[in-house]
Amino acid sequence: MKHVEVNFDGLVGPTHNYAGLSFGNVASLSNAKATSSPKSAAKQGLAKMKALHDMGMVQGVLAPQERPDIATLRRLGFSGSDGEVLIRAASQAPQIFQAVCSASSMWTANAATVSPGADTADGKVHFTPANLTNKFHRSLEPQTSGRILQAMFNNGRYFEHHTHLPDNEHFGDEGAANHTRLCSNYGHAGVEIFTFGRYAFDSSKPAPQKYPARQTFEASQAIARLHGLSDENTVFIQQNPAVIDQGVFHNDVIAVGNQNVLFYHQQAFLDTEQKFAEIQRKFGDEPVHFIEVSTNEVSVEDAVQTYLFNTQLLTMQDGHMAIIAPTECQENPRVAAYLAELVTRNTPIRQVHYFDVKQSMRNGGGPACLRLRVALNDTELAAVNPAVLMNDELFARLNQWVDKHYRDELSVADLSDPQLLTESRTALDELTQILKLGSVYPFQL
Ligand SMILES: N=C(N)NCCC[C@H](NC(=O)CCC(=O)O)C(=O)O
Repeated sequence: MKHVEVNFDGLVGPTHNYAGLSFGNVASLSNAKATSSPKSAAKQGLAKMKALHDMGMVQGVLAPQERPDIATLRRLGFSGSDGEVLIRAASQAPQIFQAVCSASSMWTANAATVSPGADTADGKVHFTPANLTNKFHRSLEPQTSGRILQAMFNNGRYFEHHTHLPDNEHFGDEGAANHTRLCSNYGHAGVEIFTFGRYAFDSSKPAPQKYPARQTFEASQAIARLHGLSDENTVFIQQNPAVIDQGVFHNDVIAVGNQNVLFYHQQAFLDTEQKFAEIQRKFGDEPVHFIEVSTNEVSVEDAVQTYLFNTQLLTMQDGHMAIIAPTECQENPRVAAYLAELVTRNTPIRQVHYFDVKQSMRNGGGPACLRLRVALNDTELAAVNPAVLMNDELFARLNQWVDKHYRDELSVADLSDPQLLTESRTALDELTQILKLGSVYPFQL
């Protein structure tokens, strides 16, 4: 049986904007209030999806969420017609209003944690949407993420969907951004590495001082239990609190893994030596390539600015790996030199491909943030809703859809235009038909 890793990229939503909502995320704060381009953001994302499809990867699309989120504004006491709710919230509570307009669901690495059937006790692929409790604007995502995932992986024989963890900082869960899986082959049981920022129930343990640690140890453990993972195929490792305080708000900003490669920065983790020995022991006899980037080669600051580690590490059809990097890496001479040299070394990584995802990068989302990885066998892949899988026709159709519904420019002031709500709902209603998702948005239920 054949096994593949499918990347499901978030389609950028029509309200993509820069509101400076993510304390601890350097790009989000430094670009606050800049004018965005929802149309070029969506097209940059689609171009990356199509390019990966053309490289022979199986590529999927994950739909954006309904924003402005009128249902949440009603829960917060704003009343009247939808238009009145919007106008009242925008004038009385502008910060809350900006949060409910965020297109942050585009970063689907935070949509859920996924464990492939090869790792789980019942042999099914398990999904748990991330609760994203640390940021108000992101905490609005899990219910709809769950409904969209159910509509994409809609077969109880192969797919198991869990409810997101309790909505509390003790169980703060950021999904696959803090989870990576090493395996000798996508179909073999692998080692699932859960990276957390702090212990919620033990304040004596190390924790960052300046910026929040979004993922807790307790949340990571709960996901492993829910997914039926065994001790032999899980490793829990703490992120170095000092790098969180330098802007590494998710572990995928400082490390990325694929098959037998873990590509990481020297300062990424705590107890690195001991934990890597555990990873190797659980991985088995074949050696894991631990590719460490030292601080001398690339500083943490350069890594955060360029997203060197928020790259996708993909196995190409010839068995070698390619790095999918943002153009910011190419523009930084130190990082570009590092990558040019890396591909000449004796490691599985042989190619680098650069992509312009600047619209997303300005909010702290690189190529790896934009995708949710799901390893599937042939039978499971055949059970995935085929309308969400990228091909030439879907690429053309989604580009037309973006051209029809998206604005070229959007400023924070434009968010309170009631017309934007109508545009967004019209676009999403049509999208659910293109992707054959059924009714997944609050305005459709
Ligand atoms: N690393 C991964 N996997 N994802 C990146 C998420 C970026 C997102 N930015 C934002 O939500 C900024 C929104 C704004 O400021 O408008 C966040 O901080 O959660």
